[in-house]
Amino acid sequence: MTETRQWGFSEEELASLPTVYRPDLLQDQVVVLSGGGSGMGKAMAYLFTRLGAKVMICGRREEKLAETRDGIRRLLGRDIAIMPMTIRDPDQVDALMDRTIAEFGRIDHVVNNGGGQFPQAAIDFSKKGWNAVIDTNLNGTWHMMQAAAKRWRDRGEAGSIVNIVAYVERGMPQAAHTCAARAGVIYLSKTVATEWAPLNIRVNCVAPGTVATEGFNVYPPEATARFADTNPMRRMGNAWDVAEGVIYLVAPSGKFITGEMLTIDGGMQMWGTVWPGGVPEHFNVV
Ligand SMILES: CCCCC/C=C/C(=O)SCCNC(=O)CCNC(=O)[C@H](O)C(C)(C)COP(=O)(O)OP(=O)(O)OC[C@H]1O[C@@H](n2cnc3c(N)ncnc32)[C@H](O)[C@@H]1OP(=O)(O)O
Ligand SMILES: NC(=O)C1=CN([C@@H]2O[C@H](COP(=O)(O)OP(=O)(O)OC[C@H]3O[C@@H](n4cnc5c(N)ncnc54)[C@H](OP(=O)(O)O)[C@@H]3O)[C@@H](O)[C@H]2O)C=CC1
Repeated sequence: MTETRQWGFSEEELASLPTVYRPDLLQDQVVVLSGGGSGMGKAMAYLFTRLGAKVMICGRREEKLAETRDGIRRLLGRDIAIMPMTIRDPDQVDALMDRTIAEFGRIDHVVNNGGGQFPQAAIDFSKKGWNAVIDTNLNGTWHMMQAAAKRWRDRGEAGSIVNIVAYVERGMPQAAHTCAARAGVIYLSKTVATEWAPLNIRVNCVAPGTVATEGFNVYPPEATARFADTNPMRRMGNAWDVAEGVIYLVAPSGKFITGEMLTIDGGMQMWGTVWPGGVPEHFNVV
């Protein structure tokens, strides 16, 4: 049984958290950002705006997008664009890219952050559940990547893509669907990083570990109670840690980086296991 709990930052915190970056770092750069109505996507919308970028956020639920837009207007005095849509539908993705270009004149960066999954043992996945996770995280991300790259090629413009994935190299029990989708995105990214280098398009991934956001409400309390113990630092990351990592890759600091995966996980790749559905008895050892 899940319940709604408070995770992550308030709008006021996102508007005022210190950042290592200078305020005009991305002046007038245009970014399309999926999942900007909550969690890491909302933090990125604030940080991109604070660094001078023009921001288009998308996601399925308009009220969440509007909350981000209204908070940024109220606290930063800047307007961002919002578009309710699903990344699963390539026609809606095309419309998103075209609307961004119509509104802001071009696109410089695409951050594919929208996505998610639910915790379940793989043996029990329904066809619909499997398809929902693959369609969102693998197909949806691809639709966004291809739609942006075609426009950059056809317009003779450079671009950069950052795909938010997850740390999957040791597998991800109780999340095999997302593990499959994210592994697909990582190797898709490495492949097109080469194909698209002649087009001046860079493609990178960011793999967060356990990062406290409202997205955690899909996990049962007995699982989230252990999330701080999934890495050797024995604490959760936060959305700002990830947002600043994304900026490093899109800004001039990342201009010679492509096909890379930046892992932001407090060391989870060396030690710790997530168990998003709760630890099964067999593995419950001290
Ligand atoms: C995994 C641990 C890694 C470390 C920590 C990671 C943390 C995070 O990633 S936090 C961010 C998490 N945020 C989310 O996951 C939110 C977004 N998630 C979703 O929107 C859903 O989980 C989705 C990806 C499956 C999309 O759902 P929806 O748009 O509703 O998709 P469909 O209507 O096409 O299909 C729903 C279908 O999926 C199955 N299903 C959904 N939830 C569960 C569940 N809790 N248990 C079992 N099965 C589930 C089910 O088959 C649904 O169909 P219906 O039963 O007909 O509704
Ligand atoms: N938090 C963590 O520890 C980790 C998170 N991640 C991944 O990072 C990303 C951000 O997660 P986080 O901020 O924590 O969680 P959230 O659940 O807050 O963010 C996910 C966002 O994706 C959007 N989204 C979901 N499906 C679609 C869709 N079909 N089309 C467009 N937008 C969609 C959601 O908006 P809406 O529902 O309105 O569409 C939501 O804003 C996700 O991909 C997540 O799986 C990876 C590893 C760890």
